[in-house]
Amino acid sequence: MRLSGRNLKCVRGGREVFSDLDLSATSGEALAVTGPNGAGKTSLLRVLAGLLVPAEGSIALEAGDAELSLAEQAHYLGHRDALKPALSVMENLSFWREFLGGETKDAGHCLAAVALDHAAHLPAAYLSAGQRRRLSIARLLSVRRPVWLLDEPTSALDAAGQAMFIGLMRDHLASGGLIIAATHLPLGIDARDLRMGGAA
Ligand SMILES: Nc1ncnc2c1ncn2[C@@H]1O[C@H](COP(=O)(O)OP(=O)(O)OP(=O)(O)O)[C@@H](O)[C@H]1O
Repeated sequence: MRLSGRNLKCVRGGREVFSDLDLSATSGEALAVTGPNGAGKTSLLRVLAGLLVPAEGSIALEAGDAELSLAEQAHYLGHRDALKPALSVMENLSFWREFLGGETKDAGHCLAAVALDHAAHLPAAYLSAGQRRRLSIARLLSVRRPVWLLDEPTSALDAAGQAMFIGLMRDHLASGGLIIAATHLPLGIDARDLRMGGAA
């Protein structure tokens, strides 16, 4: 599987954020998108996730599932956790499993993998920032999708959480997935650097 973008240009609010951007990542590979605040890292992930339309350029996923779009084969983990505060931890995960569909893994197992099984019945509103991030990560595990698009994935995670997530990213790459992650911090896994320019 190969995800590639060619000659991508992104315009937001009438202003060019980036242009002439090429990228590619294959199965088992991680790309770390780095650059200063405002360089366009989040914008690039949103373009790849199909949430923003590029002003120019093309995106292709080769050797994926021909019947599914790239968006249907990708998880987008934004820097804001998409949780419903009134629902419990388990209900939030169940919502995502139903919403995303496809091949799922046991929800209890996924919560245990992010050390949130003890909080399964707690309303998401009561979670700490790091626990919210762990629940978002459980979504990645719960529904099998080969492309992970991650925005500052380790923000709010403590040292144990970061080590846990590094292990999960390694497992995902070893099972043929690919990762594109915007980050200001080292990812903790082997990753090629995609440096974006621009000013804060
Ligand atoms: N909805 C929007 N409308 C107009 N401009 C926007 C919008 N969202 C982002 N931008 C602008 O696009 C540019 C790139 O923002 P983006 O969030 O992609 O940067 P980033 O590299 O992820 O930054 P950071 O490191 O601070 O997270 C910024 O100048 C930002 O102000």
